[in-house]
Amino acid sequence: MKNIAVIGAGTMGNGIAHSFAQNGFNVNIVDTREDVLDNALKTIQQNLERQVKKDLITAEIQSKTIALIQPFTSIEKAVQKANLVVEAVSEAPTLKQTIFQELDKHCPEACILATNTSSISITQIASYTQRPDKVIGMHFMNPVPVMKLVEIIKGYSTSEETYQSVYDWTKALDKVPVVVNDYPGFIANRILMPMINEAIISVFEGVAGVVEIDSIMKLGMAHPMGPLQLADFIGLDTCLSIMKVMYDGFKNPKYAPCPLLVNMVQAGKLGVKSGEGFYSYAKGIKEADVSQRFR
Ligand SMILES: NC(=O)c1ccc[n+]([C@@H]2O[C@H](COP(=O)([O-])OP(=O)(O)OC[C@H]3O[C@@H](n4cnc5c(N)ncnc54)[C@H](O)[C@@H]3O)[C@@H](O)[C@H]2O)c1
Repeated sequence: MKNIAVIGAGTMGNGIAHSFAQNGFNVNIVDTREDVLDNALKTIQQNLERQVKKDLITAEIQSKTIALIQPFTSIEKAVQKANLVVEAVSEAPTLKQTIFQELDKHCPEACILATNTSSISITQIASYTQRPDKVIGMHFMNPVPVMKLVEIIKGYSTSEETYQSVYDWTKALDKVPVVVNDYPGFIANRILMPMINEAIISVFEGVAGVVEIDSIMKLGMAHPMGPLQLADFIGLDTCLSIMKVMYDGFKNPKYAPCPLLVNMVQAGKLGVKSGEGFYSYAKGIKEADVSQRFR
């Protein structure tokens, strides 16, 4: 049981591929964009080099890890021999539907289909396939090679066998599986995202500046990163999608995304991945001037 396919080579996909390959799995990584695949392989190489410099892994593991990762632009070709697929494409329900229908068609019958979705219902995703018992949430944290937690989400029809296999694979990655039930945002984002959204509302209402809010949460609450920098790191589009899923799922106004978040995503200010969000990343990290956009 050693063949993994990772669908999507963006922020999360490259980290997921890295973690599996570093632990001896064959990994086929898929993205529709060649440039994203090239960048993903470069990022993995750079992150492995950092691990070698910090004496976390040997140079031999570094070269073995890279050799285990193969890039693909076709899902059909990449999943032929997969035992486990981890889907990490953008957080859009219609896209997940297309991908899971395709995966169901091309993956071997016994293959488990896991999704790294941050918030979309696993039961809904499973309903796009003929194998809902083999669909499960495998929610990695960012940056994947560093973070120990994998939130495992059981859908309504996920079988015990599927759960046990995914639990064992997570342990094989030297990570800690924690199981939760399938409700919007699960646990990690149900608690994290309202905090990030509240930080954005505080900027929007002029209560404090970006740096001030992040400093308060870092120095006062011992958070390693302030909520606005974390939002940039996660991707503002991803944050917005998660808030929308919780707002739609619970029909509770407390999950309404801040209009400033909506505007920033519409303006293409997505955080680290686009070069600017609450901070600008062009020449080192600097506070971006978001205040002019709403006052
Ligand atoms: N960013 C985070 O911190 C974080 C943390 C945990 C979970 N997640 C979840 O992981 C998933 C991916 O998020 P991300 O931040 O990596 O997004 P991203 O935007 O960085 O990457 C998504 C990738 O999917 C690719 N893609 C789109 N359509 C595709 C298709 N048809 N076939 C193959 N690839 C396709 C895109 O080209 C892109 O490279 C989302 O469901 C998100 O909610 C994100």
